[in-house]
Amino acid sequence: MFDGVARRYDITNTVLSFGQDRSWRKLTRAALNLKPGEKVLDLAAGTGVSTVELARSGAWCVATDFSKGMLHAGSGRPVPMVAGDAMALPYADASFDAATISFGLRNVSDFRAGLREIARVTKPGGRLVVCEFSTPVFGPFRTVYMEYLMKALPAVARAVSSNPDAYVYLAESIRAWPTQRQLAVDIAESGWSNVQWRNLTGGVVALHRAVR
Ligand SMILES: C[S@@+](CC[C@H](N)C(=O)[O-])C[C@H]1O[C@@H](n2cnc3c(N)ncnc32)[C@H](O)[C@@H]1O
Repeated sequence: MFDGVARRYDITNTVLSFGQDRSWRKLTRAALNLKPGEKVLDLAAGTGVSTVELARSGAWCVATDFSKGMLHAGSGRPVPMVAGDAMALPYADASFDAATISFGLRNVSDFRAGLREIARVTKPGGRLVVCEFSTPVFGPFRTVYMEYLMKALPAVARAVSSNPDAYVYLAESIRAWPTQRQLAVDIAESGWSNVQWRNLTGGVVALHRAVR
């Protein structure tokens, strides 16, 4: 599926999120509090657009994704790209100072196993930031947003994306995803401590932070 959306993935995101994706990526970088020289895993990095934003910190950031189509679509980007599955990462234990996954954890077939695997490759004391779609907190806004997600978004995707059916999956996977509080519990039960979250755009997106 991701190979099928790769060609127009970045522009489709920007259109469907009304340009909000850029600020979500900046806030993800800020939440990681990266320092120059640190080693950072950007997992499910897709075309590497999230990795390029992280690399602005001066840290060494590697994009990793199991869709070779997505990695290929981002091949001109100035960051290292490695093919790898979140369920069996091609890295040694305690390789990274920090790890992050943006709009990817929801797609990992067993996301709790993915969280445990990220913990394995992160140093003790290392940081995790999960940037993922979530549940808007204000009831009336949540109702409007769900209408947008289930009706308008697939229609817009038909005009913009190279694989519109993938955006029907996107809407359904967001609706089925755990709330902020439940995801915090799942992260804490998967090898991480000090779990906290912050809502962005009223809870359309949540940033969960944790420590290995
Ligand atoms: C919605 S894209 C997000 C890409 C990028 N992080 C961004 O913010 O634009 C989700 C990505 O998760 C990747 N993905 C899903 N399951 C994966 C897995 N088990 N291992 C590695 N990547 C995976 C897909 O290939 C896809 O590129």
